[in-house]
Amino acid sequence: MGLNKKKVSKGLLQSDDLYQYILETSVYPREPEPLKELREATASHPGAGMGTAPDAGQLMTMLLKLVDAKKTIEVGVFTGYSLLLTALTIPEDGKIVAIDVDREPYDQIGFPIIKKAGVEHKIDLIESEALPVLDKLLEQASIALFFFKLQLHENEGSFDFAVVDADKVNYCKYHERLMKLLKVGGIAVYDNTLWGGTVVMPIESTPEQMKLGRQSIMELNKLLAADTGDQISHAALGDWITICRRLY
Ligand SMILES: C[S@@+](CC[C@H](N)C(=O)[O-])C[C@H]1O[C@@H](n2cnc3c(N)ncnc32)[C@H](O)[C@@H]1O
Ligand SMILES: O=c1cc(-c2ccc(O)cc2)oc2c(O)c(O)ccc12
Repeated sequence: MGLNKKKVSKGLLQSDDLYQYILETSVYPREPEPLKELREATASHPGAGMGTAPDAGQLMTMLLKLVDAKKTIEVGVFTGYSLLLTALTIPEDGKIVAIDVDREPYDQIGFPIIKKAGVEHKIDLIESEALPVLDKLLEQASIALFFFKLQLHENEGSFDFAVVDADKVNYCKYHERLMKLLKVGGIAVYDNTLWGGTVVMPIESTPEQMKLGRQSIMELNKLLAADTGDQISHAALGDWITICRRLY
């Protein structure tokens, strides 16, 4: 089949059966109960397809453990699958800055399950466009003490982990901010980095609603490949993720 005749699909594996096999054999049996409940509750939401894929979630959990994450950022919450897995993984005194322009799916579906799991105290959910929040986090805090000004860089280089799963058009801008907010050795995970396979489709056969995202994700992939300040790896999970580790 020629590239221009391929249909857009979320799972980019050889077959849906193979994907189902991975989920049923290795992912669902090990999924914590609150995450399973959240995934099942999300299934009836009209935007269910946007939820983080559980196989990608399994890798995120491992990465969080590997970097011993305590302070994290979540860009794009929806009902909160990746948020909850983060909250379940980081320590009791860990903190997550979670940002979404629309907190309704979180309030209605995610929050009751997150509260029942006893991890809501780790989450600071901010209903906003993500970019101004990231910029605010990066702003220098300063305290004036008589004639002296004490400069504090509270957030720069202080986060261990970030998940980016929101508006694709801003991914490059999120990357620029996150590489300052993350510690050296910190990890950012970008979701949808092949954008349903559209990155290799001719523009004419890309569905209209995916065109802007396609262009932005292609720019992100170029930016990540050229950035010597980080190490990257693509992982064929969900709609494809790219793991990015700050090197210096
Ligand atoms: C793919 S969903 C996130 C899925 C989520 N990570 C999960 O685990 O289910 C994308 C979310 O990004 C949010 N969003 C879109 N544009 C945004 C922006 N500019 N700033 C913050 N959030 C945004 C949407 O409201 C939506 O909830
Ligand atoms: O179908 C989608 C759509 C989005 C999406 C579109 C526009 C925005 O401003 C934010 C998100 O994100 C998705 C996603 O992250 C995914 O894994 C699957 C499908 C979609």
